Amino acid sequence: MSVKPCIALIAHDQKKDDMADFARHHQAALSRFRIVATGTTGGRVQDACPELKVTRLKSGPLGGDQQIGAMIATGEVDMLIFFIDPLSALPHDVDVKALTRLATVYDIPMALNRATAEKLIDFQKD
Ligand SMILES: O=C(CO)COP(=O)(O)O
Repeated sequence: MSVKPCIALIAHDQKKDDMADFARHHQAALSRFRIVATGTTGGRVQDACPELKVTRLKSGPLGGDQQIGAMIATGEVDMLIFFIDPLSALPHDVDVKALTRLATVYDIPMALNRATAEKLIDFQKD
């Protein structure tokens, strides 16, 4: 049995509706991945798409971003979709920066907004 590639899904609070909508629209493409997500985002994706299996890690401010960063460093994440909110101050901003830094270091495809995510997920459709 072939192992599915892994996609990490994260959205800041102001972007969670957008992430739930994105997941609903791209359920078929997402089903080809093993899905991991930060805690609250994962709950929203799971509610939006009950047929998908979503592994929920800790909430972002409690270490979820760092958990996903560690998974990137160990080669367990193949793609990152992270709807960031550039208009709100976050207590865990350093964790967000560390995560996007690691995704860059390990050169994994990373979308930080929906427009880019739509392009990335389109590649998964054929
Ligand atoms: O804060 C986050 C990413 O920085 C997201 O965490 P939640 O999905 O738990 O809200």
